[in-house]
Amino acid sequence: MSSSSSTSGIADAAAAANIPPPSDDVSRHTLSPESELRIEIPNGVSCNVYLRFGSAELFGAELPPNDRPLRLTSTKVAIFTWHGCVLDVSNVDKLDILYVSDETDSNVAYVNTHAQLEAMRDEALATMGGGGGDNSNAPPPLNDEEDNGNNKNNNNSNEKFDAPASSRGRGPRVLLCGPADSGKSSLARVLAAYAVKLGRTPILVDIDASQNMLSVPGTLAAVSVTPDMVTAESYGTPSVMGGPSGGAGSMPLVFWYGSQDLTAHPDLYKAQLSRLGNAIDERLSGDADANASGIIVNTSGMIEDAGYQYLLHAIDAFRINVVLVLGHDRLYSMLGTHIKKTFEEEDSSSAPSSSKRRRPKLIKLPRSGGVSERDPSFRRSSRSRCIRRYFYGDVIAQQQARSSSSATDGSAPAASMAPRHQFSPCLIEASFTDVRLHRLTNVSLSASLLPISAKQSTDPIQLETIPSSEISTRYQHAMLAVCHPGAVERYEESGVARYLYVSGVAGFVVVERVDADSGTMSLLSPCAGSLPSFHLLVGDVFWME
Ligand SMILES: Nc1ncnc2c1ncn2[C@@H]1O[C@H](COP(=O)(O)OP(=O)(O)OP(=O)(O)O)[C@@H](O)[C@H]1O
Repeated sequence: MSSSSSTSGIADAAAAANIPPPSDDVSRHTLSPESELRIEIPNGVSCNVYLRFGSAELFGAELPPNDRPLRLTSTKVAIFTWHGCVLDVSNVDKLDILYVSDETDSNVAYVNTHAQLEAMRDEALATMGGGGGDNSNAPPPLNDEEDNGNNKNNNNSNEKFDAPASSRGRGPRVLLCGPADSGKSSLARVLAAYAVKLGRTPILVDIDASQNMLSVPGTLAAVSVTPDMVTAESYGTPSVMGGPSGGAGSMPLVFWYGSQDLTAHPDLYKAQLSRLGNAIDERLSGDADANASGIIVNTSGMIEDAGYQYLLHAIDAFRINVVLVLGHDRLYSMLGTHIKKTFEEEDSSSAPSSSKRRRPKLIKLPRSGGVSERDPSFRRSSRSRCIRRYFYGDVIAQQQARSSSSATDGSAPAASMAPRHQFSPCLIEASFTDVRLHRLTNVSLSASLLPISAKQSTDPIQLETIPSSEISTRYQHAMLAVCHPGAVERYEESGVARYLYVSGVAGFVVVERVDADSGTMSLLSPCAGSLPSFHLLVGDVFWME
């Protein structure tokens, strides 16, 4: 069937469904099967997309039905249809780009990849004896509890990983890599969405600290994907999750790297990758279905030098068994050579075969023609919106009772819909002496700068506690990570800094104001009440409304 004849087929079917004509400021698009509408919305502009007929998806998430428009703001997306659809788009005069493309071979390649991952999931369950495994004990949450300090991978970022003795029953552990703007995050969303639609619960991991789709910039994060996360509304934003708990059923595990620059703290970055990998192993070890569902790791666009080394480290840290390379032959070739060499050496070693790792599959995928480059100012504003969404959530319509005085016709008060933010952030006043601001550094510090209880160690990452006399307006607008009370307790007992830097954080605050005269600071917090702890990790991420 040619594209135009299939388009007319959809148009005929849509006409038979009696769709009302579009209003003046709306453009209508009839999409043939396996085509997509690409939309680029500039900063500060929004549009509504209405699905008038058929079905369509945004990075794998189903579009809401006709009566509920999908609102998109300052973003670049593609709305794809497998079977054809009719879409109405509002505010078209303000959009940068809006066109339909049937060059969607990459989408077909992505769904084929998903099918291969599904086969691995089925195989993993079958290996465990027909599925289900022993789930009699509730699976442990995705958390960062230390394993009594015996885990060799926790601390030293330079050590080499060993895979667990057996990979029996292990589902796909996918790593997506490629240059910046090659479509990695979009594909990660697609693969997670398709898996969730089939009842899987993959863990989505984002190790791109420059712009993390699961948390604020400056973080590494992982979350067990639940159906409520996979909506066109959240998939149409730069961060899939919003708010302190992600706004979804499942709590993300978030590490504070503290910078958008991945070259700033290589040891810290690698240590956090290692710990995240171990935390995920612990989470999956008690849950056969989750283990079979596997993990999907999105990486940064850094693929040269340190970036390449990070990819190799991530492959080890997350026991990756599938590497997807998007649109970059050279990276594909380099990884192929590395994997071949490493695993040939391992295969020929005298280690018992049960302790040998499985060679990861390396798959090259095309970059979608729709993926567009984001210039630095677009990226900056995306990052800022992620942070804003963390504190304020999305704008939602809330039912409001109309007061009786406003009902001029004497009828009973009726309800009206008023837009409001999902969360109500508040300001917390703290004195300089109440807070403990810690800065992570690569440099080995003199003992005088360390907390009294801290032991100077050979750890390449050190924690510097900023004396209250040095707190100044330079911290105004700084984003701070709030340490978990449990991590603080372990740190204070042991003086070991890694209890703070390789622990999931409780959340984030932003320093709204520093008043050096009164020795106080105002912290913007996403929710009312005191903070879980006043041990706060400083980085170099700043945010101003
Ligand atoms: N088919 C498509 N049509 C239009 N826009 C798309 C399409 N696929 C992805 N995009 C958009 O292109 C931009 C880049 O895609 P994406 O974020 O997935 O790339 P990335 O490789 O993860 O980038 P980076 O590593 O730099 O974060 C995003 O704004 C994304 O929404």
